[in-house]
Amino acid sequence: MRTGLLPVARLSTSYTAKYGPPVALVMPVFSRIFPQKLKFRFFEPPFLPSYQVKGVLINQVGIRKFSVRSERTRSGSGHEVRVAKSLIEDEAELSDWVSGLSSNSLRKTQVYSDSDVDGNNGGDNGGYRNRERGEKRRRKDSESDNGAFDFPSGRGGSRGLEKPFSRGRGRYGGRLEENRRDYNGGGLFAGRGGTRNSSESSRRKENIGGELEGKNERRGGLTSRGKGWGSVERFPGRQLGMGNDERREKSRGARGSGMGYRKDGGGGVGMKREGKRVPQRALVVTDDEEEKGEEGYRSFKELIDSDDVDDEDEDESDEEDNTVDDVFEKEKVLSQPPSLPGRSDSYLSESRFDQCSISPLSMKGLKDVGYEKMTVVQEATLPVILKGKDVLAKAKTGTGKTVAFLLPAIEVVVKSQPVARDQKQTPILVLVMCPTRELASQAAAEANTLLKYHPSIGVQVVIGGTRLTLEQKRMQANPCQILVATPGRLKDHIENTAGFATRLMGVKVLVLDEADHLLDMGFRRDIEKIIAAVPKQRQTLLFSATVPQEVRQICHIALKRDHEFINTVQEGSEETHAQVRQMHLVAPLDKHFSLLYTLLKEHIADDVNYKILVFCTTAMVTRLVAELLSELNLNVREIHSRKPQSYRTRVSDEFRKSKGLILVTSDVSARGVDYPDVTLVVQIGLPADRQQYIHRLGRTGRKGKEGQGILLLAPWEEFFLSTIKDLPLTKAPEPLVDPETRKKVERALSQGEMKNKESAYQAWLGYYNSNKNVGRDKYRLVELANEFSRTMGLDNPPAIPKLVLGKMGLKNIPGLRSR
Ligand SMILES: Nc1ncnc2c1ncn2[C@@H]1O[C@H](COP(=O)(O)OP(=O)(O)OP(=O)(O)O)[C@@H](O)[C@H]1O
Repeated sequence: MRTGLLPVARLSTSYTAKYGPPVALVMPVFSRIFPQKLKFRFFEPPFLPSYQVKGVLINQVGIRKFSVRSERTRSGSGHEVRVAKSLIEDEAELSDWVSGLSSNSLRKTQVYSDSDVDGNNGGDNGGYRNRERGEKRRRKDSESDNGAFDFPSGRGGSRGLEKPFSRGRGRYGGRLEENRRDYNGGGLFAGRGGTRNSSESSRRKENIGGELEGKNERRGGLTSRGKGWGSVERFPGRQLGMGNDERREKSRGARGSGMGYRKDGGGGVGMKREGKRVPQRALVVTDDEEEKGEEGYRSFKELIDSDDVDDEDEDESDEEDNTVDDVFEKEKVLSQPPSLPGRSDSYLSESRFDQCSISPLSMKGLKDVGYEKMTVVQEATLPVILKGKDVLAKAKTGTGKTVAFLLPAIEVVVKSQPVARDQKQTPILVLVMCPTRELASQAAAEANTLLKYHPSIGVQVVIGGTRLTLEQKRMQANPCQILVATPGRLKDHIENTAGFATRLMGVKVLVLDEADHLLDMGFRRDIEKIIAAVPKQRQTLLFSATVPQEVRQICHIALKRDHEFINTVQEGSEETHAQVRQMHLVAPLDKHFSLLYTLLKEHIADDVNYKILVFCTTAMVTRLVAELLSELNLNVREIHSRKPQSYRTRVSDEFRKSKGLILVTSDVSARGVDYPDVTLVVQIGLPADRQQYIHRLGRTGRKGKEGQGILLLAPWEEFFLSTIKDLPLTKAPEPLVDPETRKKVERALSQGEMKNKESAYQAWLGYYNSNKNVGRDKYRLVELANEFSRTMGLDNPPAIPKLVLGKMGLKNIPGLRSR
């Protein structure tokens, strides 16, 4: 029996009584409070998603879409006026920038046509690079979590050291809760093993970090509380045997970070595919020397100078957002599908790719990688995107968003007229923007996989951490119609690569992966400029697992007015996966290292196939923790922005393929990275915000698999829990740490390098200083920092450069030592 349900269209009397008038009646309220016109429309989905209940297949259609129109002339609330003003300013800046492009390009033509400039190590970029260094620093930080002092990246937002972190319901704000019972309890993870497949794919994204980049954070708590407008249920289907291992291996086999992919020959390094060596489209271009230069100690001033943010605007907008949320809340009318925890196929829909109008060669590629059924987000978005609509899509982590935007984008290229073979004339038809290098490389690898039978379509990646000139040469040598890029590097190419701006004028599809992050303050200006450099007549696709209200408000800078918002996160359900067990553990700071060690040991003992990610607040703290765990003889790797890109790529590849390994990481791994079969995600210390918590946690439980997450906080960090209180976290029993273990950890700490401890201390101070809750009371902040210093085994806190202290607003605060 198949039953089609159209919950949206069938507003019952009881619904009306409970939630108020239906959409049409709510709309006037809506448009008054929301700075964009919102238009709902019900539509008939091309497929009826279905799930089974006791053998009965039930179809459900629950996708509601609405359009958002930007309203240029707004008046009324102060907020609306402010938004309008900011747009005008941005547009003025944009047009200045665009008009400067042609002359820049001309200038570059002369510079870059000469291959000799390669050796200049960045100097070849001429004055521009130097002039723009500050800005690029900021950007790079966002992309790569760089910095000597790790500041919270927030989700990219940067600038503004004092920017609050989580604005949330600081129910516990600042409360110091001391003296939890010592190491009682036990066995946090006992018995939760579960088998995990070794297959899976890849792809990634990152986050951002920004050590010392004070980013404006994400104001997490106020937004997206799991209320979608429209939703698509999850419809468990049969498990697909995908044989992904091999595919992953090949698609990620390119160790390279700086990859460019080329279908039609070219490329020096081969990629393994289906057991055979196939011509690789990617030419790996990494430049350790350049990386080393970049990873060098950056002055605090340089970082701060490049991080000026307009924070004020953001505070106000949240209030309005909440109001809007309340209204929308009344619109959700989906019935709950049965929850089937542990079902590894629950992310798949019952619809198959061949039900869409996909080209035969793309279908062949899909078949090769074992994709037959669409995931829920693919099912919901593909038909709409194939029709040419702009789409803002929200879907949980690890549910196939990359293919959801790549596949229809490839179809656009397939349908486009063949272009001249001359590379310089080859227009870029699809531009995919990713916030991090890893993510860009992962997306390109996925595209490469899908393009297996489209030899005339090329993909390239342009990312930071590689020489611009090498990328230029590669692009010259290998035509590509699909370009995957990080914002900073793309902007470099627009301004410094001859003919590049012209090629961008061919863009038909623009994708912002991790859209909320890219539209956040840390990236927004670059993104606006990039948007100005591609044609207005284009299709734009925004994807993310989190779409906070502020993103909805500003998404019109990228999307057409009649775009569709497709939210596959079921109304009323969490934004995280039910099959991922989430816990929090609040314990005094001086116990954290011992607790971490004990937790890891327990998990390792429990699951021989363990694969653990440990997220730390900053790059330097990441280094410290990795050093400690390594000293304790755990099998550990580290990854953060202070490592060269080539190293990051190597470690990332290793972790992807491994089992029995712990990866200690900063937020460079927080978003999008598709490591298969991660068994546990540990987050130590405050996540930058709610979104970051969700994305980090999303590294486990991908593709319907089980996973575990634990958030380890100090008592004074407990306020963060209020920003995620709608998520199903439970209090973890504090594991028993015996005195021997404690001593062992202390001994290992004492072996740690002093300079690492100094850097970690400084980074720690910078990170928490930029948190509104913790950094507000500077005296208390310093007390806590010194507590952290003691946990590293230091009797005296390390001295900090006066300049840095000044920039942090910490001059003359008792307890600090300066130099
Ligand atoms: N139709 C499909 N069938 C089976 N596997 C798929 C399908 N589509 C994508 N996948 C795989 O699912 C995994 C997760 O996909 P992807 O990384 O795109 O998730 P995501 O939603 O973008 O996650 P995140 O929000 O963390 O970025 C990948 O290994 C991908 O290859």
